[in-house]
Amino acid sequence: MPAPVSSDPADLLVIFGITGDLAHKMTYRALYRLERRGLLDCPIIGVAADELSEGELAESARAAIAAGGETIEESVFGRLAKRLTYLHGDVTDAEVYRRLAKKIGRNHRPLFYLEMPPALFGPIVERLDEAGLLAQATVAVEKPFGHDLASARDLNARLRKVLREDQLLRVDHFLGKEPVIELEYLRFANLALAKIWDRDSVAAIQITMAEDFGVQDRGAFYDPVGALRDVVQNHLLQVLALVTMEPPSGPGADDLRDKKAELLKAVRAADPKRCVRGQYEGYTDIPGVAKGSSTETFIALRLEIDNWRWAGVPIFLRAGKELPERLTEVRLLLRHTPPLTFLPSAAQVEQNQIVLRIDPDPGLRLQLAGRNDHSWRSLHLDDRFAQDLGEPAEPYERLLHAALTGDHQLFAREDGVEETWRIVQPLLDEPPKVHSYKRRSWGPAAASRLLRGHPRWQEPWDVEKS
Ligand SMILES: NC(=O)C1=CN([C@@H]2O[C@H](COP(=O)(O)OP(=O)(O)OC[C@H]3O[C@@H](n4cnc5c(N)ncnc54)[C@H](OP(=O)(O)O)[C@@H]3O)[C@@H](O)[C@H]2O)C=CC1
Ligand SMILES: O=C1O[C@H](COP(=O)(O)O)[C@@H](O)[C@H](O)[C@H]1O
Repeated sequence: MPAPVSSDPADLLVIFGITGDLAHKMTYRALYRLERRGLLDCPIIGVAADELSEGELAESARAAIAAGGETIEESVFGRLAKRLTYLHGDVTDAEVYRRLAKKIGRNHRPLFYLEMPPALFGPIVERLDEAGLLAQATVAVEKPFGHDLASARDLNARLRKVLREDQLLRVDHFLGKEPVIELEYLRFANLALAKIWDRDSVAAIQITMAEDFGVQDRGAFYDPVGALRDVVQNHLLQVLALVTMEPPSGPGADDLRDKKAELLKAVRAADPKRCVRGQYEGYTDIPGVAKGSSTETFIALRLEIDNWRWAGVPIFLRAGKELPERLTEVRLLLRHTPPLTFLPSAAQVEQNQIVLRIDPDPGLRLQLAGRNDHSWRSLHLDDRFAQDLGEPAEPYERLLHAALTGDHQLFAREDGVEETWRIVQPLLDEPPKVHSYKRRSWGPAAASRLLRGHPRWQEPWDVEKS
């Protein structure tokens, strides 16, 4: 019998790691926005090591929400603050769970959200089980889920000893981004796109995630991780799965996740010879970064999908810090038309392109060719989603709401996550040498050579000019 893929709504939220960086940057703000939209209706217990009063916790929530750019409406904040209580202690200590069980009481369906150092995911879940707190619970765990294929399998086995798959939500915040969710609808609800979304029409796919800032104060976190583990194994491969999967056969969370897993299984393991790693100048001066570190802050790689739809279409991914701008986009470069002998100019028409901009200012661009006197020019049909669809919910707002209401569609499943580690594992086993690159450049020159024989990396869509 297939496992259920949604659960009853939670009636209690327990956040492990409420004093941490992620809570300050994202969680409080997401909770505040849900409260404002009337979508929050359960008590919230924060758990962390610091000894804080509930008043201090509420003040730190207020500061975090304001720092996130929200104008605080006192009535909304008051409602949120009333829900919040706090429990402090070392989460490796069983005593914490006895106090937590007492605080929770009986007959609740809690959502335990673990925004904690990943080494604690296993121990926390085991302690929750020992305290008898898992029977009706759902557990959401932050990224990273493992640090390679073997550790992801181990973590999964450890969690699955005490949880069913349908009780476990693996968070990847890219899956909460509006344009990423939109992909499924754009692709399959529009014949104009659906008919050209394959190897007959597409010559290459490029996915770029560029950040115009560096590692900053996250040296100690980032140095053992690097760009491949930080954003490619999770965010970009999840996006790639949605760009290239077959249509789901039903509306359930597993219908979608089946198709993503099937696609990821068809992606050939990455070839270290088709990968370029880079490190921006000055990276090793950052506090927390090892002297002489060869961690990559930039990575570009080529992947291939061995299935009927995509065989022979090269997929190029690149991600990096200290690049010229911040943007994430997916670009499909279509094949050239046959030469048009009736035109006076021999110049080749630039190939059509479809661009999905994920961040910032999401939108869709269709690049066509038009004639200008005796030459060709590019025509852009642009749609910026915010203008038509309004301001979307923030990713963490959407994910927390989905987790609380028992909707599992936006979370990664075990098989898909393991496939993503399988794909990148050869690059972890045999990392290509790291090239230095200038800050605010597009990474090492070798990243361009990776595309030899295929369309070059394209200039990103400049939405300001459109
Ligand atoms: N920060 C970010 O931007 C992002 C983070 N993530 C993921 O979220 C998770 C948390 O990251 P982040 O918030 O940055 O981490 P932090 O180190 O900033 O916060 C960790 C939290 O865990 C608590 N904690 C740690 N050890 C214990 C313990 N033994 N007992 C009780 N509490 C403990 C800390 O409590 P106290 O402060 O009281 O010690 C703190 O609340 C990680 O999995 C990370 O990969 C994912 C995406 C982005
Ligand atoms: O998970 C991570 O994502 C952020 C980028 O996320 P975005 O939603 O702000 O684009 C990245 O900066 C960080 O290094 C990584 O850990």
